[in-house]
This record gives sequence, structure tokens and C-alpha cells, in this order.
Amino acid sequence: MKLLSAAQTREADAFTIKEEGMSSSDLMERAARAFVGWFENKFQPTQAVHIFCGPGNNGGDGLAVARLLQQRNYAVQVYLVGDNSKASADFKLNLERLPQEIPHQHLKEKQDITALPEGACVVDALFGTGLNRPVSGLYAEVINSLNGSNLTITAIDMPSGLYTDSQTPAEGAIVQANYTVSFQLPKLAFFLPQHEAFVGEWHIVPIGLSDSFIAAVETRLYFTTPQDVRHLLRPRKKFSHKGLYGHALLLSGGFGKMGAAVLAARACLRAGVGLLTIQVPATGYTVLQTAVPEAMTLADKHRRHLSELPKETDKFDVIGVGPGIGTERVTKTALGQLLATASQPLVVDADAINIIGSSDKLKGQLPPDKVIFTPHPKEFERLVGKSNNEYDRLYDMLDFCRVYRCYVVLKGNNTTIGTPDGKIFFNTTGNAGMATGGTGDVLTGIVTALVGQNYSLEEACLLGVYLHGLAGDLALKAVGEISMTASDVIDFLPQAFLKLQA
Ligand SMILES: NC(=O)C1=CN([C@@H]2O[C@H](COP(=O)(O)OP(=O)(O)OC[C@H]3O[C@@H](n4cnc5c(N)ncnc54)[C@H](O)[C@@H]3O)[C@@H](O)[C@H]2O)[C@@H](O)CC1
Ligand SMILES: Nc1ncnc2c1ncn2[C@@H]1O[C@H](COP(=O)(O)OP(=O)(O)O)[C@@H](O)[C@H]1O
Ligand SMILES: [K+]
Repeated sequence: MKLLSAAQTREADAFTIKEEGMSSSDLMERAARAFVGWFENKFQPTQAVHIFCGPGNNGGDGLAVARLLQQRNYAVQVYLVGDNSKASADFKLNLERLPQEIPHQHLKEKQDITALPEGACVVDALFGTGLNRPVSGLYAEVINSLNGSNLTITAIDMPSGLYTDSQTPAEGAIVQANYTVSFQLPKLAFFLPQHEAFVGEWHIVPIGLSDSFIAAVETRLYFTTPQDVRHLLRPRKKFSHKGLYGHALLLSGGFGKMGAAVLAARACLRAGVGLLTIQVPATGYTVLQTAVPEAMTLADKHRRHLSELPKETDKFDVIGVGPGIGTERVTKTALGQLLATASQPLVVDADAINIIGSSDKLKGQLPPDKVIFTPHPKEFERLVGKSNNEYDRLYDMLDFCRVYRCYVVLKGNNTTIGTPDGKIFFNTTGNAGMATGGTGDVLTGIVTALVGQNYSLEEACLLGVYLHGLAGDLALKAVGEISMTASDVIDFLPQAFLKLQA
């Protein structure tokens, strides 16, 4: 699904209003109803609701929400913050519609801010996507007092003060919401780790924005939904044989890190590869033969480190390289040979990323349109460089993908995929239980298997990352986030495939 900028969201609102022949206040009413639908499921009418409204349409939403909640027997109190003389038309309309019974207080200066009762629910309707400068003055005072209150805060559309699609200047106050209920589509800001404390848990409520507008609008930002990846998955043909599902090679493992090779190999097999060969340092031979009997194992001539390529590398459809390999000189040399000679796609992870990141020569040898990198944030920094902030990191990633014509899978809570043609996809599966050693090796195995099965590199990234996170989400239900291990993620991979196919 596409992600829209604040400006595109405004255009989508205006287009929808015109297309449906309604007024902007009708759309606001729809938005308020959608918000209230979510709110009713979350909070009981026994809880007092304190709604803070700014001067724009976000404040207008807040006023409409106040009216609708009062109709549903919530005890509502409204605060109008700042100078409303220049308030938006729909704000004014909804202020007129606000029933007399709802107490409303005008906060004009700092002294007007009072402590809220314990247990109250706060609704933040100060600013939404129309925020156009850092929040200061009275608004900042209100935000700081709400943040200090320890009360549960639900933000309408955006946590007030947070920029929708660019870096918020450090001096601006930002609401620290527990929940953000946003209209129709998530906003770019929700996907960046630096915003966790502001956005909290986010939810989307549909408000019927024009499908045709969204289909036509140009963007390079996407987030992955089940619908986006489900249709990519290809069923197997009845008369098919293992030769049709690719022969993958994994160059993986090192002394003390043979487990990385085992995890990547097991995940690769569970992700449907036809044949798998693993090359490990000689000491790992028995380990791999025992732990992964389905795979063929080659022993490197070096006991402790990978130092050579198999004789016939051309016969493999894909090569996954990196988990557990270390950065010894012999390994660097072998990796250089691989980049210089590989004819097939490469999935490059872990120390293979670190080796390439430290050498401009190796970067220069990257075969175009053939490489997928799967770095975690530290490896990303070694490969691409340090970025000023998480927005710049996205653009630095795209520059790197464009220059080297490669794919980058930046791992994290919303694993972010960059493509050589300039698209960014945010994944939506996965959980903090996966923050445990070895889960990255599992991802390498999955993506390698998918490339081997002839999925395009973009498809393999999207599907692989989605399924890996989904397996983690299914594992979460069974073992919880604290006990989860990388092996659990592999164990739930079959269910992830089944769920996506269902
Ligand atoms: N018809 C529509 O366009 C719809 C809009 N909706 C709501 O409208 C919101 C966007 O409304 P607006 O575009 O009016 O924008 P906002 O309500 O987000 O804020 C804009 C207002 O705040 C002022 N402002 C911006 N930054 C400020 C700052 N730092 N300090 C003080 N004042 C500041 C602006 O001058 C303007 O008056 C959305 O987030 C959503 O909540 C929804 O009702 C859905 C329909
Ligand atoms: N908080 C989190 N939420 C969702 N996914 C996570 C989280 N932490 C880690 N993961 C996922 O787990 C994997 C960890 O990979 P990595 O850091 O390379 O681990 P390792 O090197 O130990 O295998 C990545 O796919 C990442 O997206
Ligand atoms: K808000």
C-alpha cells in the first residue's frame, strides 16, 4: 500500500469531497465517527474524557469527537487552546454544534492549565497533518503538561507536534501518545524508530478516501500489507520436481559460529528451496551434516574460516553469504573472488556486509541488479555510512541502492527495503521477541530460498521479510516475546506460509 505525504493527504481529502459531492464537514464527521468507533472499543464510558483542541481541522475533529462521545454517555470535557479567532471553518462549525452540556474551557495562557483528574483519558486534537512549524509557547506548555501527567493519551491522526514526513526540529514540543488513531493510511513518521515514544501503538481507521485518487497518486513510499504479498506467492505445479525450485549455496559459519550456518540452512529449506548446498569451514562439516541432513555440505580447506569458493559456483541459482563468517583475511579474499565472478544473485548478510562496507574496491565490484544486502542498523552504517537522522537514512539508503543498483533490507521493527529504482517498502510484521541472536541468519536463509525459486529480487525481499516477521508473530502467540529464539521463528515458518496462502 502507498504511503501519502501530508500534502498528498490534503489533496486526497479535497478530491474525495469533490468526488462524493459532500462538504468538508461531512468528511470530518466521517473521520470523527471512525475515531469514536475505535475509542468505544478501547475505553469504557465510565472514564472521563478530556479533549484538547487546536485551531485547525484536527481541533475540529476533536470537537466532533466530543459531541459523538457525549451522545454515547462519556463524560467529556473540552479544552480550546490558544487563539481561535483564525480557526478553520470546520472547527468553527463544530464549535457551534458542540452541545451546551459539554463543559469547555478556553486555555489562553499558561496559568489556565490545570491538573487533570487521575484516571482521565486524554484525547489529543491539537494538531494533525497541518502542522507547519515546531510547537512552542502555550501549545508547548499544554503538551508538556500532558506528557508529564501519566494519563493515557490518544492522538487523533498524528501526535501533535510531530512532523508527518520530515524531521521535527529539536526545539518543538511533541505529544507522547499511548495510541495514535490515524485516518485511512499510516503516516511515514510512524515507521521510524525515533518516534516510538510519540506515536505509541498506532491504528488506522478507514474514512473512505477516494480509491482512484490513491491508485493514481505518485509515491516512492509503501508499506507491506498481506494483500500486497499474498498474490506474489506461487503455488507448486503438480508434476514439478526439486530442480524447479532452485539450487542454493550458503557460504556461512566460522569457528564458534557454526550455529549461524545451521539456522540459515534450516530456514532456507523451510522456505522451499529445491536443493541446498552449504559450504562451511572444515570443523563445521559434521555439525552441518548432523543438524541439517536435508542439505549437502562442503568442507572448506580452512578449519576455522571460510577461505575458498566451491569449484563449480556457476551451477547454483543463488548464493547466500555472510552469517557467522567473520572478517579474516582469507575470508575477505574469497568474498572478493565471489563478487568478481558470481553470475547469479547474491544475498549478502552480517560479516560479508562488514567486509564489503570497509572496502571501496569491493563495493566497486558489486554486480548490478544482483545483490540483496540485509544489514541491521550497525552493519548498515558500515556499508552506507552514518546518517544525520532516520529520514536522511532513508534517502542515503536509496542513493546507495541507486549507485550500486542493489537492494538493501535494513532490519528492525519495521524492516525497510530499498530498491535500485528508488522505492521504499516498510514491513508490517515482526515483534520485539525477534530481537534475539540468530533471527537475522534465519532471514538470510529465507530470502536466499525465495531468490532460488526464481522470485524477482524485489519480490524475494518483500515476501521474505514479511514471512519472517509473520513467523515471529505466530511464534509470539506460542512462546511469548521473552522466550522466543531464532529456532522458534524457523519452526513457525510453515504456519506463516500457510497463513499467507489461506
Ligand atoms: N476535510 C479534511 O481535510 C479532513 C481533515 N481532517 C483532519 O484535519 C487535520 C488537518 O487539518 P489542518 O490542515 O487544518 O491542520 P491542523 O489542524 O493539523 O493544524 C493547522 C492549524 O494549526 C496552525 N499551526 C500549525 N502549526 C502550528 C504550530 N506549530 N503552532 C501553532 N499553530 C500551528 C495552523 O496555522 C492551522 O491553523 C488532519 O490531521 C485530520 O485530523 C479530518 O477531519 C479528515 C477530513
Ligand atoms: N523489535 C523488533 N521488532 C521486529 N523485528 C525485530 C525486532 N528486533 C529484531 N527484529 C528482527 O530480527 C532480525 C534480527 O537480525 P540481526 O540483528 O541480524 O540478528 P542476528 O545477527 O543475531 O541474526 C531482523 O530480521 C529484525 O528485523
Ligand atoms: K493530534
